[in-house]
Amino acid sequence: MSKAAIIGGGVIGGGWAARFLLNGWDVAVFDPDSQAERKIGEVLTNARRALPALYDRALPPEGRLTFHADLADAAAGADWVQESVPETLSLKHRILPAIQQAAGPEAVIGSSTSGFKPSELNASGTRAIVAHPFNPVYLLPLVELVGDPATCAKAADILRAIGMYPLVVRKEIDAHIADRLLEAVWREALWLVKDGIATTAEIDESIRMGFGIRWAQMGLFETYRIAGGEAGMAHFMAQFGPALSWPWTKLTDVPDFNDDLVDLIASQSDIQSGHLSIRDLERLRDDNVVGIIRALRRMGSGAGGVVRAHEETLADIGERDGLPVTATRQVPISWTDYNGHMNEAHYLEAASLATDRFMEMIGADAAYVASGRSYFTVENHIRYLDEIHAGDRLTITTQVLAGKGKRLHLFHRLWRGDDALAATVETMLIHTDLSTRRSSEPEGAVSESLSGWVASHAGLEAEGAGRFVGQPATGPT
Ligand SMILES: NC(=O)C1=CN([C@@H]2O[C@H](COP(=O)(O)OP(=O)(O)OC[C@H]3O[C@@H](n4cnc5c(N)ncnc54)[C@H](O)[C@@H]3O)[C@@H](O)[C@H]2O)C=CC1
Ligand SMILES: C[N+](C)(C)CC(=O)CC(=O)[O-]
Repeated sequence: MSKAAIIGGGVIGGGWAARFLLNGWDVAVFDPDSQAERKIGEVLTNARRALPALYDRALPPEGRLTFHADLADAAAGADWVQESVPETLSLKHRILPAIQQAAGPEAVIGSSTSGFKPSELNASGTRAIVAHPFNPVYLLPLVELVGDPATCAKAADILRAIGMYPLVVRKEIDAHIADRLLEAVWREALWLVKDGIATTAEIDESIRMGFGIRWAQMGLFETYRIAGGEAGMAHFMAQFGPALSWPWTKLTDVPDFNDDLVDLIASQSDIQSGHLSIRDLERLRDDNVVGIIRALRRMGSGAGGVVRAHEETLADIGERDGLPVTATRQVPISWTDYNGHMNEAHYLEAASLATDRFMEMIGADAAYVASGRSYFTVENHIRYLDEIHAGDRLTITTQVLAGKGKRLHLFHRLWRGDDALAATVETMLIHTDLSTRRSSEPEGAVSESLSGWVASHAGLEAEGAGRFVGQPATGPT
C-alpha cells in the first residue's frame, strides 16, 4: 500500500488528502490546527460524493486516514510528502527541512506553493519540487511540477496513477504558468470593482456566461484560432494585435491593496454568496464541475480526456461465483431520485456498461464495430430486488445463457457491496451487420469465444431468468 503524508491540512492539504485516499493510498496528516480533523472530514464527505461520479468504473478501495501530533510520525515511511502550509516563505523554510529529515530518501517531497520557485524553497539545501494543484484538488487534474527533472518525472507517473494531469514547467518562474494567468485576470477584476465599473457578481457573470465555458474545453489559443475564422490564427492576431496598445487593460498598474479595497470586495461577495455556507458552495461547485468534466469525457477533451485515460487503468477485476465481473462502479448522487435511492433507469445503465464490457471480452470490441459488425439489444428484463444508494459500490457479473448464431442471451447480476443481490438484468442481443442494419452471423473468432463462455457457464443456475412481468413470485422475496 502506498502512503502519502499531508503536512498542512487546510483547503489544499484537505483536497490532496481526499485525492490520495480515494485512489487507494493511506494518508497521514500533520496539522497543528485543532479543527483540522473536522475540516478534512467535511472535505472528504464532499469528495466521496463527487470524485467517483466522474468514473464509469469503481475507484480502488479507500486507503486509511490517520492524524498525527508529530510531523515526523506523519512523514515516516511515506512515498509522497506534500507540504501545504500557508504561502509564507519563512514558514516553508522551517517545514521543508523537517520533512526532509523525517522522510525516506526515495520519497517525493512536493510543495503546493502557488508562487515560490524551487530555488527559493530549497535555499537551505532541501530537495522539494513544486507540485502546485488546483482547487478542488480531488476533482481538477492539473498539477504544475517545477524542479529537478528526474524527481518531476517520478512525480508525474505517480500523479497520473491517481488520475491527475502533471504539467512540467520547464523553466522556474514566480507563480508558474497558470497562476500568472489567474493573477492577470484577478488584478483586472480588482480594478473593475475599485473603479465602480462592475460588482463582484457582475464580473463573475461575465466569466461564467461566456469565456469561462470556452476555456474549460479548449483553453485560450485554440479558442482564438477559431475566432480568427477561416483565416485562422494569423488573421486573429492581425485583427486584435493593435488592441494591445489601446487602453483595454490596466495590468501594468496594481490597485492599492488597502482596507478599503478589501472591505469593498468582501461586502460585495457577502451580498453575492453570503446566503450559502462554504460547504454548500463546495457541493454546488463540485456537482457543476463533475457535470462539465463528464460532458468533456465524451470527446476526450481536456480534463475529460484525463478521466478517460485514468479509467482505463481501473480494472474491472476477476470473477465472482464462477462468473466474470464485467463492471464495477460507485453510484453517483446524480443517479438517485426523489425516493432517495438509485432511479430505475440507472439499473439498466449499469447493466449496459456490463454488456459493453462483455462484448469487448468476446472480441466484439471497437475494432470489430469499426469493421461493420456489432450487437444490438432487442429485449431487457429488469428485476429490482433491493435498493441502491449514492456511494454504494456495484459489482456486476455476466452469465451467458445462450450464444449460438445471431442470438446472444445474457444474465447480469448487480451486487451491492459484498453480498446484496440488488437486481438482475436479462438481455437479449442480436448480431447485426452495420451496413445493412440486418441480423447477421458473428465473425468466427467472436463465435468461438462465445462457445467457450457458453460451455463454461452451462449448468450454472440463473434464478429469475425467463420471468415475465406480473408472474407471481415463487419463493420469499
Ligand atoms: N487556496 C488555494 O486556492 C490554493 C492554495 N495553494 C497553496 O497551498 C498552500 C496552502 O494553502 P491553503 O490550503 O489555501 O491554506 P489554508 O490556510 O487553508 O491551510 C493551511 C493549513 O496549514 C496549517 N499549518 C499552519 N502552520 C503549520 C505548520 N507549521 N505545520 C503544519 N501545518 C500548518 C494550518 O493550520 C492550515 O490548516 C499554500 O502554499 C498556497 O499557496 C495552491 C493552490 C490553490
Ligand atoms: C489564488 N491562488 C493563487 C491560491 C490560486 C492557485 O494557486 C490555484 C487555484 O486553485 O486557483
